[in-house]
Amino acid sequence: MSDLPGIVITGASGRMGQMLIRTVSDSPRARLIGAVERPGHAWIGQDVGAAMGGGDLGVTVSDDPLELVAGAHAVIDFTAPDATVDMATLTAQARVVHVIGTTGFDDSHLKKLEAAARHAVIVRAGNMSVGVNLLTQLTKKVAQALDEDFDIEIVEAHHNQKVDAPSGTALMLGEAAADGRGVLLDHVSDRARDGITGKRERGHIGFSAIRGGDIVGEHDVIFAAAGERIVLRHIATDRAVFARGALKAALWGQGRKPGQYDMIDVLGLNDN
Ligand SMILES: NC(=O)C1=CN([C@@H]2O[C@H](COP(=O)(O)OP(=O)(O)OC[C@H]3O[C@@H](n4cnc5c(N)ncnc54)[C@H](O)[C@@H]3O)[C@@H](O)[C@H]2O)C=CC1
Ligand SMILES: O=C(O)C1=N[C@H](C(=O)O)C[C@H](O)C1
Repeated sequence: MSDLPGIVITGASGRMGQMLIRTVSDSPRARLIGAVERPGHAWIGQDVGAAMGGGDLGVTVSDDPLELVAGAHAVIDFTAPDATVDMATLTAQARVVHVIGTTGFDDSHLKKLEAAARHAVIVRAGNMSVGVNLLTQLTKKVAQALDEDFDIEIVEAHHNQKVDAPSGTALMLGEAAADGRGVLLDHVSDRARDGITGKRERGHIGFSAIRGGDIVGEHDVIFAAAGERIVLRHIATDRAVFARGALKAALWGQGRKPGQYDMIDVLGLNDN
């Protein structure tokens, strides 16, 4: 039996789930030991590799995570907010690293994750790519350097199956911009414009969401002033960037103190 960290992937049949199954099973640094899907899913009971249309991987898709989590070093979870909060109860009980890529949490979900993080290492980020996490640092720095003569607008584009808006990444970028300005995003966020909205309010941070086709994920942070404009842009063309980040987080989390961490911690991008 290999002593590589054993990883469970939940949401195994999803766009990210399948990418994670490939990434972990191909990795020389970890081994895939479990695949979870929601009860009633057609893949339950099948080998996950075969269900994905390839060869057997020796891991059967289960709808009962309890035992799998107890025997794991980490769970990687790109599912949905309620499912992630339920999983956090199990990872906290088992003291297992929980890597959370899920987006769309509300305050009550976040409170429950905070409670779970008293017992487990949680690494959560709305975007696990190196590029976006670096972009959050750049966004903060540019926002720090410019005054409110520069209007900040965040534009994101995703595929037509995405269920939450603004994207988790857009919110990370908004938080970074607000942080750079020394304000709270909740106090300055403009999320919906429709009809006679009145003029743009100085100092606010605006969000717009495009949904179409198979767009993987694109984010622009626009700093627009009279006569000039700065645009910081990230374009993801392959979900592998998120899966590689998630696996890195699962390995990084081994042996850490319980608590909530993010990809800035994992990537060592902290600037203060
Ligand atoms: N942080 C990041 O870097 C990224 C985050 N995401 C986020 O990850 C989440 C998933 O995205 P996609 O894979 O595109 O969605 P998807 O809809 O393709 O996959 C979600 C999967 O979770 C499964 N699921 C739902 N409830 C479950 C439960 N109780 N137990 C086990 N599995 C369950 C669904 O059946 C589905 O297969 C979204 O919130 C998305 O925004 C996506 C890409 C990157
Ligand atoms: O749902 C997606 O696809 C993505 N979700 C994340 C988000 O909400 O920002 C990350 C990435 O942009 C893809």
